[in-house]
Amino acid sequence: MKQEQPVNKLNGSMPAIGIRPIVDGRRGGIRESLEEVTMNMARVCADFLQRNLRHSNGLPVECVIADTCIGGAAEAARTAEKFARAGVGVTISVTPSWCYPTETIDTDPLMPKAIWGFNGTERPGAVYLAAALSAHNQKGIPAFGIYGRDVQDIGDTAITEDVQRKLLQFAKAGLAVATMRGKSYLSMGSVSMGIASCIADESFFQDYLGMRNEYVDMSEFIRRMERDIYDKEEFERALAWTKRHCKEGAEVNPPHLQRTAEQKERDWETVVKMTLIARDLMIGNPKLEALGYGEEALGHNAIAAGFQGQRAWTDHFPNGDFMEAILSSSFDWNGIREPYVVATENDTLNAAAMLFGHLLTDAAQIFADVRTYWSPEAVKRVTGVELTGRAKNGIIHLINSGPAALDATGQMTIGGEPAMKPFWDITEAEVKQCLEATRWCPAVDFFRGGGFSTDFLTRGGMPVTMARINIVKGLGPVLQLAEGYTADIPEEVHRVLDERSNPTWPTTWFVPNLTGEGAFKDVYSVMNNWGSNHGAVSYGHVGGDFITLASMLRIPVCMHNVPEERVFRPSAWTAFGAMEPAGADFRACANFGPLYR
Ligand SMILES: C[C@H](O)[C@@H](O)[C@@H](O)C(=O)CO
Ligand SMILES: [Mn+2]
Repeated sequence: MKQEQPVNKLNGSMPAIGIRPIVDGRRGGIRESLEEVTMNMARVCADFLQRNLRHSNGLPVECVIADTCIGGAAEAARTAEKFARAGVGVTISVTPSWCYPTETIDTDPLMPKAIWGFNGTERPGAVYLAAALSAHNQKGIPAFGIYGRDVQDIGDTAITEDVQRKLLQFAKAGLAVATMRGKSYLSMGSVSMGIASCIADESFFQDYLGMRNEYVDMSEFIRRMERDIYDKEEFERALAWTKRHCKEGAEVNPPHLQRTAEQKERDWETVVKMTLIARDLMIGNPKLEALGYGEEALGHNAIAAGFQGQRAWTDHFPNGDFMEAILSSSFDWNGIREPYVVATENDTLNAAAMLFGHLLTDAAQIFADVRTYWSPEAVKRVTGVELTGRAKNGIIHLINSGPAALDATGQMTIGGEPAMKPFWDITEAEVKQCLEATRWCPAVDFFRGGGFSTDFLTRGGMPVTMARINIVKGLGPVLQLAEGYTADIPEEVHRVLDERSNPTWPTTWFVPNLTGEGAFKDVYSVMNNWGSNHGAVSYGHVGGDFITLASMLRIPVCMHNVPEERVFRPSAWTAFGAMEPAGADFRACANFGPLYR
């Protein structure tokens, strides 16, 4: 069942990382003495990144090293040519010595770039680093500086732990930038229930992410269903798998609103077909070519999508919950595979946060309403129970029908603890447990056309990061982040709280890490400062990676609780106020402007 050969589903090859060994160009002793040690540094860097990184589609990350050390403009240009041919999307310049900054730096303004200046004393790599970063800043081409904390000897090929961490944080975020570029966001439908972030803001996608906006009317689903524009063999297989593994949950509707057994039978067929169709719309399907639908076979090259659903579709047809949940998960009837990024209600900005989270962690994402802050007092009042442990300061109820991945049940593990992880680390047994832990409840009255919503409870104890992009007129996009944990609460308390909201939807109890200040003064403040009705939740404490990515795209971070040691931004940011990094981020992003404008 497991796909051994991961496939790159989208058009365009995956971006490579270009490694640029920089050298002091003067011959007659200096350059010659540095060639080997510099090239070695490049090899060590490439080897380290290739061993530790993978693309989210499972393909290995390729590093391309310049043919020669770069001592001046001619070699810099030759390297840029080689990189363009090799599909390099991110560059890292490395050097243990002094070299000539403006003659050697990577001047491509669109390429995320870092310089690793070796901390040694024999030759001053750090002096180049400082001079090259100042050249970047003076020219308005931001670059990340990587400077190890401890002095090493010039022949030492070990990468210190702090340098490793920065190399990975930079490279993963840089690859995310390069991976998004040129891809599409597909709106299936338009604005759901007046939610402003469903309005695809083309200048956000184009100027900040380098992406294209594509649109299909939801009537396209009807056309494809009525004219059989899907792979029938796959449909039969998918339906059989669904019947075997997707267990129906509680029917909570009053008798007069319940759908008949025959209607439910048909609804299952419809939601499975919708899943096939949404995926085909996103990435195409060669099988459709053979059916005479060559245009449909191509898809929209969509790396992320959203389905409006409410209300134009759901007032009459089965809701999109099955489609969204299955596509967002790391598995389906075809086996274990990369999750798709699909937002419910076509919330384009939550989809963008999910896309960031997926490209940074490689794992599936939770899409949820940030629905209720439950203070310990309120919980006590309605249940008589005192919250304890991680939940003692209150909890935030994350819940929405639709695209929370089934991975979010917490049934997968890392080191015995609940986790969401890259598809290549997921086992068949874990897939079974996720499906076992999920029930599919007949949709409630919001959805007059029926359908099935996932009902599960996320296991507590997962380190997670909640993210959200909001757009403010006059300011542009801003990112907010809250690192924290999923929490376990007593079963009885969960039941009471869940039944007060919607017992047919998946619940994640979220507890942010508190700092005692500002938006992280207490759990209430996190909820109170959240900028919209939705949030995207990624596995792990990855706020630092989000911050690095946001700085590359020039999206300021308006709220976060990431410890200082994990905040890594281009060197220029310091110049906008090293004593006040949050404000400096806004000024730096405004100064440089969106990456693609
Ligand atoms: C069913 C309801 O309309 C929900 O979908 C609604 O509360 C939302 O999720 C709003 O984002
Ligand atoms: Mn919602």
